[in-house]
Order: sequence, then C-alpha cells, then structure tokens
Amino acid sequence: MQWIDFRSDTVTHPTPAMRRAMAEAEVGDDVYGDDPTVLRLEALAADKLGKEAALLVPSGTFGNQLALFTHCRRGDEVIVEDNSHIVWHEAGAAAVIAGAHLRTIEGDNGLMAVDAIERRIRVGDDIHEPRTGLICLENAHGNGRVLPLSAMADTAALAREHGVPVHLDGARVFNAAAHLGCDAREITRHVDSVMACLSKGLAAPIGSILAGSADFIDQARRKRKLLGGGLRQAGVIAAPGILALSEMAARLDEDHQNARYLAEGLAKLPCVDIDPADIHINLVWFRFNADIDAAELMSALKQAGFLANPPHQGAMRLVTHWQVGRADIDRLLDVMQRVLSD
Ligand SMILES: Cc1ncc(COP(=O)(O)O)c(CN[C@H](C(=O)O)[C@H](C)O)c1O
Repeated sequence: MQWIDFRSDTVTHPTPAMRRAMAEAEVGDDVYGDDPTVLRLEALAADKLGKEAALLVPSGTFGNQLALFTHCRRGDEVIVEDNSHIVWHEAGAAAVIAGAHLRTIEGDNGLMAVDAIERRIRVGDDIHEPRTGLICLENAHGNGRVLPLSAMADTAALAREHGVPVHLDGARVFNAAAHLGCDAREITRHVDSVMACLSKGLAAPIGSILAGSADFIDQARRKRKLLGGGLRQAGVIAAPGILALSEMAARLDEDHQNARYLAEGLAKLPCVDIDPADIHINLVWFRFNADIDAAELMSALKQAGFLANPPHQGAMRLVTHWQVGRADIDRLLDVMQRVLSD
C-alpha cells in the first residue's frame, strides 16, 4: 500500500536525488575528522545557521539534549516553555543526561513572556538555589506557530544581561524563516546554539545539526562521543543532508501553502474548529467542537490510504510535506466530510 502520510514531517522519504547522493558519497572516518562529506555538510550548516561551527547528530532530540549537556552543569536549571518538545517528547532526558532541572513557563501560543523568564532567572549565589544554566526557545513551535523576531530579541537581551546562554530548538527553523520571509540567520542571531532538523520537512533520511561557537561545538563533539554518538562513514547520511539544506529548504513555502489550503478545507467541515490564519508552517492543528467517532474517522482514513495520528483530547494534527499534494488533500477532505456528516 502506498500510504499518503499526514502523521508528521518526520515521515518524509529521501528524494531520488538524495538516494543517488547517498550511493555516491565520498566517505572517511568522522571520528578521525576525515569524512569529507560530513565536513562539507557541517561547514554548509554553520553558514546557513550563521554560527562559527556545526555538528551532525543522529536526531533532533539528540541535538537538543547535547546542547543542554554542553551548556549546563549538573543541578542547573533550564528555563523552557511548558509545551515545548524538550518538556513533552524527549523522555525526561534532561534529568538523565545533563542532570538539569526543567523550569517551565506556560507560554502564550508557545511564547514565554520576558518578565516571566526574568522572574525565574536565579540571581546571586544563595546557597539554597540552583544556577540558571540555560534558556530554551522553540521556533517554529510544535503548535505550528512562529515566534516573532522581536520576542526572540527581547529574550536574548534579557539573557545577555544575566549571562545566561540561549538554545533554540530549531527543528523547523527553516520553516520559521520561510514564514517570516527572512534568512534563518535573522532568527539564530538571537541564540547561542541552535538545533536544526535535516530529517523533517527538509526530507533527509536521518540527522540534525547542532550549531554554535567553535568552542561550544568542540565541547559538544567530545560529549557526543561520550554518548556514543561518534560517527564513522557518515558521509552517506551527510550527502542527503547537504541537499536538504541546499535544495529542500527553498521549497518549504509550498508545504506551508498546502497546509493553508488544507486548513481552509477543514474550516468548511462540520464540527471542526480551525482558523486558517493561524497556520504559519506545515503543521495543521484543529479541534472538534462535538463528540466524533474517532475510531470510525481513523478507519475511514486508513481504508482510503491515509495515515494520520488520531485525535487527542479533542485536538488533531495533520502535517504537509513534499510527499503530500493538493489532490491528496482534496481526497482526505472528502473522506472527512463523509464521516463527519454521518
Ligand atoms: C520541535 C521539535 N523539536 C525536536 C524534535 C525531535 O526531533 P527527532 O528526535 O524526532 O529527530 C521534534 C520532533 N517532533 C516529532 C513530530 O513533530 O512528529 C515528534 C513529536 O517527536 C520537534 O517537533
């Protein structure tokens, strides 16, 4: 069965050009620092993200947790938004790897108020208190919205005032840049380190990038090895990563337009609450405003050849990517119309 997969942009398959690049990749041993394709990817990524250096890591979670592990001392506090991926979907890794405590703030659509951050930054050296080791932002946010550059600038200024580094979970930073109509460096200039995924909308089969200062990446490379993340002939996964950055980032707007098209269709369906204007990137969140038969809906979608994650507490997410087109969206909407009208 050739599924049309709306579950996530993590499901993207490598493009034919990526598969060819994988097969032809020049390789070396990346632990010895001599895989030429990894070196090319890391240099390209550092440039695209406006940082001195970059490091290829196996996943976005690995990149985020390596950032915490590198920035923080054990027992440090990390200020992070309550609905972020680091809080919800990284298996409690902060406590295990970095030994850091997550100090969460309920954001407004993912945005932490600067005064709320300031109230939580530990000042002085009271023996009762932990140290604030890091502030984490997520842009684009998993709720599908993009944080304004002004908010990032305000958070950066506060962090600088207190000497606290800022990490960006930029799994979809290129989606955020496409939505804002700016270069990704306009976003990353406000943070000390950034994790960017190659394996989501950019369609590489595996891998993310952690970027920051040369000194920070040197430390992160050692800690990556400590975690068993030293890669060998990783040129075979760096090659598609190069195409992800050099070619696929430029087409993300197409996914966003498809997402807006999907949202406009959803808005016409019975018992669906969504405002298409809220759709910033390729993540389409919506709510059901009546009891629906979720099992019937998921079964009908599957029978029609669609994969989607089921509704949770009345909310559902559908995600567009390079393997989802307008005709697929029209067919999905037809199935949903039929089921929701019964
Ligand atoms: C903002 C953000 N930061 C980090 C990650 C982790 O990336 P991976 O560890 O899956 O490569 C994700 C993945 N998000 C996945 C998805 O959206 O389907 C799931 C929830 O893990 C993410 O959305």
